[in-house]
Amino acid sequence: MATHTGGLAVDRATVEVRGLVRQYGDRVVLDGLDLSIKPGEFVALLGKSGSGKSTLLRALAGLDYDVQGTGEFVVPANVSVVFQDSRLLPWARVLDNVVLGLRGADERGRQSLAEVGLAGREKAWPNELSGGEQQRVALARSLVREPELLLADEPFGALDALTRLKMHVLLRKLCAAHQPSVLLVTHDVDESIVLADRVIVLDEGRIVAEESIELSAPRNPTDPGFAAVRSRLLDALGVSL
Ligand SMILES: Nc1ncnc2c1ncn2[C@@H]1O[C@H](COP(=O)(O)OP(=O)(O)OP(=O)(O)O)[C@@H](O)[C@H]1O
Repeated sequence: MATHTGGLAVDRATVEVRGLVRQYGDRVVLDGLDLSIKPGEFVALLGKSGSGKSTLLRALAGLDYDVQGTGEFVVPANVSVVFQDSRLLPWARVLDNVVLGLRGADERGRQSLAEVGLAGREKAWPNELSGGEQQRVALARSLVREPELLLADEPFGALDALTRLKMHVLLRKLCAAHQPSVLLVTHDVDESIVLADRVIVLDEGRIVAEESIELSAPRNPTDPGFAAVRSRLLDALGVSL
């Protein structure tokens, strides 16, 4: 039932999914899920372990042919995915990783590397880069394709706290420049509030809470407004402090 469509009109949602179902045997992992993402909107997805976040992301990425449903399934053709590990090819230099499969795109690849702060590292091998730098390359590889939809599955989950904060600043900058729609899976509630326009909480394959984040930038975790949103999201996640 997956209908991947390209060239969506501006007033249409980038993602429009209704009644999405995914089962593994008897286990219902996505339970008639509805989700819309507007053009340029940044949505963060929280949920406890096993709630179906990665399953949803894989479905939207077109990596799962066994999703079912009776409703609508509209996802753009031009989707990029970033995972927790950079998944760079170890035998290809950094620039070649970025432009892999794109003919004549070296100049664009260099620009993307400069955008993520890696100008001059084009000829490095992936194993010569730190974890944070490798994730920067993964972001450059996604953005050089100018995706309509960027799907990110805990992209900063393996990074140290300081590098993660720097990556937040970078991702905000890249999103402002390229304006993809984004779905970011994260376990980090503060990360979701810092980055997203809207945070949704998944539980047992359904969206059980949603927060539009109206806080002005830069978003500061010590602000009372930030703390109030955090507290509501933690409630929705079943965490009481
Ligand atoms: N290939 C599979 N076969 C059987 N069950 C699976 C398979 N993939 C996922 N599941 C089950 O589906 C449920 C949802 O998995 P999913 O990876 O989407 O959760 P998640 O919310 O991303 O979890 P986490 O935060 O731990 O990464 C889990 O209970 C998992 O065991």
